Amino acid sequence: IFFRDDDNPVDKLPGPPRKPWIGNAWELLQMPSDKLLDILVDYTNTYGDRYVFKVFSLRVLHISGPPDVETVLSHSKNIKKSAPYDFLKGWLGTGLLLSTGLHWHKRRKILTPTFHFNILKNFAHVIEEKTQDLVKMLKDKNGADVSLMPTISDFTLFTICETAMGTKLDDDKTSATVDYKNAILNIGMQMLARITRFWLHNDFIFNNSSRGKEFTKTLEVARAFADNVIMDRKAQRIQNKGEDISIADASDGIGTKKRLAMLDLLLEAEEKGEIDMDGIRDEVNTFMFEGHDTTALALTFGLMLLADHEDVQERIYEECQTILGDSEHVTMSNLSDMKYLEAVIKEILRLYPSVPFIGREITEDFKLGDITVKKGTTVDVHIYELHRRADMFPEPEKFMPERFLGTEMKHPYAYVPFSAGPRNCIGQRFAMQEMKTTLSELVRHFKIVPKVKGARPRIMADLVLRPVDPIYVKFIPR
Ligand code: HEM
Repeated sequence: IFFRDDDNPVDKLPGPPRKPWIGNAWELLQMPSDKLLDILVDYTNTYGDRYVFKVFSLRVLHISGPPDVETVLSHSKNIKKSAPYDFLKGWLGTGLLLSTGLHWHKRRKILTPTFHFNILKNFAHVIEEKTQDLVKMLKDKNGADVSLMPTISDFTLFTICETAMGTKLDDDKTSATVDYKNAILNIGMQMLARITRFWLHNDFIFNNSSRGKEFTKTLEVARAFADNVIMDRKAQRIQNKGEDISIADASDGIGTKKRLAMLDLLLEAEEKGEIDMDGIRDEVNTFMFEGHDTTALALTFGLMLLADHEDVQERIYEECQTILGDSEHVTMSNLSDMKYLEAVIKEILRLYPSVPFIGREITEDFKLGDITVKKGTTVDVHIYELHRRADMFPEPEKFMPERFLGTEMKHPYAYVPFSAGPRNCIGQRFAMQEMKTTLSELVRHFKIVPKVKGARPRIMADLVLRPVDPIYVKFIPR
């Protein structure tokens, strides 16, 4: 990749001026990894919604125009993730996020039913219970400033463990939880640092560097946490031998069908010899990370925006009053009636998409308009900039949930917080259910007040979009 070069049609696209032979390698070297998002946004503003960044002979085509995003995301063959995802192999292995080809197809097929409506329906009471614990904990704060990210990410981590994994994290595991969340932050930072230092792209060099050795230790922490979750559930299965541990026996119109939550389904597949323990570990690591960090970030940014928009909170409150009255319980049908809240969540994810970029390595030539994008090119889809296009979303920097009420999207691929096409987010319905339950309960119980009105944290992107500075709000009981 460093030394092979040839004529490539994408070279005629704009981009930061490329030097002979090295292309933009010098710019890459000088990029502070925590400023990567800002620099890429600047490039989009300067060079438009199709530009090329070239490192030696590797072309990275950056796109943020809806028709281009549609071409790339809806392609049925170009589903391979780009090289930086490989930096996560030691952690997520061949789990669903990283795998490709036949292996990915098989796993996606096994895992899709674990997010079936009837399974989600059975998760409702767990999510509700976790939300009530959160409400109680916030009431005990008596209106003091609360740092959102650590508080909310505990909540989402506990929720994914008790739903998809069927494992309760008891209080003794608090320090393990903190270590796990720190390990994830560290993995993201190391991944970023590796992207900009191209000599560390080589596994042998990286693994033998001090950075690589620290990374290995961090991975051990993350993997040990997931291993414990698997072992706990395995032990429960042995204890319950002979009893039906399926979490849902629901009629789907064809007849009654036994449905299993994710980890139980994987363990059952292991008992039948369809998957080995390494495979299970990779999926558990993948789903624990994707299933808690993404939703925690969306809720954190969301509560920050709500704190600044009392009118939006009041409208959510009124909607909840109309749908729920004094009821303590929220059903799936109640959630689907919450149309205004849904628009609010969409607007949160437009401004702060938890996954700001998606990378693909092109395995089959394809056309982007009149340009041939050749095999070997990397394509980066910029969800963050796509969602802030003024031609798609007038006054794009403004938080206006009503833009998602009743009006058609100007282009079906102008808004893709959960990606789209064959590699879209498998957990999106779970995420919406969790976010709706949490936000509706919090707004029913509290007025959310900002620490400093209008303050916005600096943000950065590793695997996900993160606030650099802590975000504080107050929860004042209604
Ligand atoms: C607000 C919440 C969430 C957002 C914004 C989000 C967004 C995304 C996006 C953009 C992708 C595509 C990534 C790529 O192609 O590189 C993705 C994939 C994925 N997400 Fe989510 N996600 C969320 C919540 C969840 C949850 C709750 C789970 C699990 C319970 C989950 C599991 C996954 C998995 C396993 C993939 C890989 C799917 C595949 O490649 O087949 N996500 N998500």
